[in-house]
Amino acid sequence: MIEQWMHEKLKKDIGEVRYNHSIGVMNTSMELAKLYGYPEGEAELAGFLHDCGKLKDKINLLKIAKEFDIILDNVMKHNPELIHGPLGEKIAIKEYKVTNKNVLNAIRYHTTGRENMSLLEKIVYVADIIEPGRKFEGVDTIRQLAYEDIDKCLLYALDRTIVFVISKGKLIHLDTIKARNQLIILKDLE
Ligand SMILES: Nc1ncnc2c1ncn2[C@@H]1O[C@H](COP(=O)(O)OP(=O)(O)O)[C@@H](O)[C@H]1O
Repeated sequence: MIEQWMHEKLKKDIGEVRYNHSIGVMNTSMELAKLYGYPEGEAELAGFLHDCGKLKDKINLLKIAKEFDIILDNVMKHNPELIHGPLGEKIAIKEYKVTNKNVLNAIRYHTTGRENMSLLEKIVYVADIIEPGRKFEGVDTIRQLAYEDIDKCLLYALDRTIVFVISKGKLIHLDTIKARNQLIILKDLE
């Protein structure tokens, strides 16, 4: 169970809409954890806090990243929206007193993914996309896949993200490419 003060703080920090999305991600993460045999408590906390770095008050993300000693790569410098992952990890440690490394990594990598993702990282990445509040063309296909095969779902979701980011003319984070390549190589080895 997430403590009440955390609910209040998160709602205040990221706003009601994102907070409601976070509750959706928390519930979906717990469902997926149950299905795939992962500790539900970790999934609950990681899902709940995944966007804790998406601060509502428009702040200078580059400046705040510096204050939190986050080393930014070139893609993050060009697309500061991506900073909320690593920033979320730092805020989870400092302000929500999270120490569990699995939870912290799931928060950190929930937008980009990465090579060698843990089961919890996969769960939160996928839950972020399929939680009940998400309504976009094709979401039902991804939802169904999530409950059948998490790796297939992750690959599908990574592909979709890459296509989306390309359509916006933005840089793609290298961790996303690496995550996708690894899943395809593993699939070919099967
Ligand atoms: N792998 C990626 N590489 C580069 N940019 C990305 C990547 N994934 C997402 N983004 C960018 O970051 C933005 C925020 O992503 P995200 O937090 O997942 O979106 P949402 O607000 O829907 O939860 C996206 O709109 C996109 O512009």
